[in-house]
Amino acid sequence: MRLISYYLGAVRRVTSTLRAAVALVARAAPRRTAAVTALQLTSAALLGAQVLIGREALAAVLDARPGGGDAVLPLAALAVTSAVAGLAAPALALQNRLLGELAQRAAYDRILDVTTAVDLHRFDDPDFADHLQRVRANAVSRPLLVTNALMQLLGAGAAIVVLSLALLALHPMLPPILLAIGLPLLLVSRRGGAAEFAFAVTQSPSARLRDHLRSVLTGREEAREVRAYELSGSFRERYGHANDRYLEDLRALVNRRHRQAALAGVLAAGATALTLVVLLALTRGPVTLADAGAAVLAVKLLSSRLEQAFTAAGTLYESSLFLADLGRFTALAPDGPAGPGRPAPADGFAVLHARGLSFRYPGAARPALDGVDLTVRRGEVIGLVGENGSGKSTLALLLAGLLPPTGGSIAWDGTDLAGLDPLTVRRHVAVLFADPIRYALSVADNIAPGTADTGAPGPRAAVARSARAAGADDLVRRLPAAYDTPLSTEYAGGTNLSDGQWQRIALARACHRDARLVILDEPATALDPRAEHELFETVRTLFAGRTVIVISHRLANVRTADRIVVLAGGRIAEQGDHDTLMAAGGPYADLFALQADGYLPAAAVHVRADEAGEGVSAPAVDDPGAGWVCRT
Ligand SMILES: Nc1ncnc2c1ncn2[C@@H]1O[C@H](COP(=O)(O)OP(=O)(O)OP(=O)(O)O)[C@@H](O)[C@H]1O
Repeated sequence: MRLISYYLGAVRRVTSTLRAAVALVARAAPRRTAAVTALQLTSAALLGAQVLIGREALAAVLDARPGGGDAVLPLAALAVTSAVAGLAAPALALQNRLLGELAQRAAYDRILDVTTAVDLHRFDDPDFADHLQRVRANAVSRPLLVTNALMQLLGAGAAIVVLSLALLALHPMLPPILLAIGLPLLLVSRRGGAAEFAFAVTQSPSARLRDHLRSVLTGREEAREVRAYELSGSFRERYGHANDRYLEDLRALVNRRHRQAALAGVLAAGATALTLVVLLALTRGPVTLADAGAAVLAVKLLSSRLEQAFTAAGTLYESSLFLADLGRFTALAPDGPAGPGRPAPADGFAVLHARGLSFRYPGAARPALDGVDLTVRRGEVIGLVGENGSGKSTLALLLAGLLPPTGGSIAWDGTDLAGLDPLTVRRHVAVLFADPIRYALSVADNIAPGTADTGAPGPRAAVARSARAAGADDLVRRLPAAYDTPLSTEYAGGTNLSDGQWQRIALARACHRDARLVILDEPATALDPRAEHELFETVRTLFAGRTVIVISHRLANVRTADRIVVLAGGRIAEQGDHDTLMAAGGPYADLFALQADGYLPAAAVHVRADEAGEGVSAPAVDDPGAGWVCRT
C-alpha cells in the first residue's frame, strides 16, 4: 500500500513538474518546441517501423530462394528508415541545444524581472541574497537539463508506446512487466533530486563567499588593493578553505548519488533480463526465427527507452525543486511595474512634505531614520549635513522614492507617494550617488544610460549639453573617440578616467535627467578645489527651477543653501539658513567652526563658535575651495 502511494506521489510530482517544464520551454520558443516535438515523434515512429520492417526483412532473408529478389524491398526499406533515423538524431541534438539556450534566457529574464523591480531594501536581506544566488546558479544549467529531459521523455515515451504495441502482439504481459520494473528507477532519481536540492540550499552562503572572493581575486577594480594590502595569499587561502569544505560536501553527495545510480543500473539490466526470461517461459508452441529476432530487438529497444524515460523523469523531478524555487523567486516581483491603477504624479511638485518619516533596515537594531518632518518647496536648494551614520543617504533614498518608509509618509502636493506610480515618481528624480556606477560602456552611455546608444544627432547633442553643464565636455573631446570612447581599458580603444573625471561624468548623468528633484550625495569628493568651487557656485543655475538637495560633509559647500538641515541619530537636530544656524550656536555651528579651524593659518586667531558668537556667522570665506581667508 505504502509503495503504491509512494508511486502515485512520484507520478503526481512528475506531472506537475512536466507542466512547469513545458511552460518554461514552450513559452521560451513556442514554434521551435513544436518543431522539435514533431521531430521526436517522427523518430519514435521510425523506431517502430524499424522493428516491423526488420521482422519482414528477416523473414524474407530466411525465406529467400537463390536468385530470388523477395528480400530486396524490405532490406531497402530497412536501410532507408535506418538512414532517416540516423539523420534525425543529430538534428534533434542540435535543436535541443538551441531550445535549451532559449529556455535559459527565458529563466534569466524571470530573474531580471524580480531583481530590477523589487524594493531596494530586499538586497540587504540575507534570505533574498541566498535565494538569488541559488536561482542565478541554476538558471545557467537547469533550463538546458529540463529541455533535454523533456524532449528525451517525449521521444522515449512515444517510442515506448510504439514498441509496446509491437510487443503486445507477441505477448500481452511483456509491456506491463517492463513498466513495473522501470518504476523503481524513478524513485531512485527522486531521492537523488531531493539530496541535490538540499545540497544547493545549504551551500548558498558558501557559494556567495566563494563568488565574492573569486571576483576580488580576478577583478580589475580590486587588483590594486589586493596588491597594496598583499591580500592575495590570505584571500587565496580563505578561498581554498571554502572550496575544500564545498568539495568535501560535494564528494559525499556524489558518492551517495553513485550508489543510487548503480542501483538504478542494476534494476534496468534486471528488467531487460527478466522480460526475456518471461518471454521464453510464456511462449508456447513453435516460434519463427523472424518473430524471435523481432521480439528480442523490441525488448532491447523498449528497455533502453524505458531507462531513458525514467532517467529523464528523474532529471525532471530533480529540476522540479529548482523550478519551484524559481517560481517562488518570480513571485517576489511586484504585481505590476506601476501597481494596479496608481496614478502618475503631476509634472513635479510645488511642495514636498515628509511627516514622521521613519526607516529601519532589515535586521537593524535601531531605525536609520526616526520621525523626520521636513517640508521642501520647488526651486529650493537644501543642504543636508550630519555626522557619519546620521541618516542623510537614507533620507535621500526615501525622498527619491527608492525606499518605502517603514513609518510616516512623503507627500507630493498633498498626495502620498505610496499611492502614486513609483516608476513615474522616480522619473521626476535624479540622484547622484556618493559612489556612482562606472559603466564599462561608452561615454555617451555613461551620461545617458539606455538612451544614447542610438548615436542619433538629437540625443547626442543633448548628451554633449549635459557634459558641458557638468564641466566634462572638454575632457570628453580629448578622448580618442570622444563620446563613443568606451570607458574601460578592457575594451579595444577604451580608456579609464581619474576619480574626479568620473565624478564629472556622473554629474553629467544627473544633469541629463530632466528631473524636478535633484539629490547630490557628496558630489565633489574627488573634484579639485576649483571644480568643487565652480560646482557649488553654479548649482543654482545648473539646476535652475529644480529642487536640489545637497549632502555634503564640507559645510562650506552648503552654506549658500536656502536651508540647511542637520541630522543626528536619524532625527532632525536643527534646520535654518547658515546665518541662523551659526547664530544658534548648535551642532552646525560647532561642526562649521571645527572645519574652519583646519583652514586657518598657524598665526591666525582661532575663532570658535562658542567664543565668537556672531563673529563666526559670516566668516570671510572668499573661496572655500581655494583656501580659507578668515579674519585674523
Ligand atoms: N543597507 C543597509 N543595511 C543596514 N543598515 C544600513 C544600511 N545602510 C545604512 N545603514 C545604517 O543606517 C544608518 C544611516 O546610514 P546612512 O547611510 O543613511 O548615513 P549617512 O548619514 O548617509 O552616513 P555617511 O555620512 O557616513 O554617508 C547607519 O547606522 C548605517 O549603519
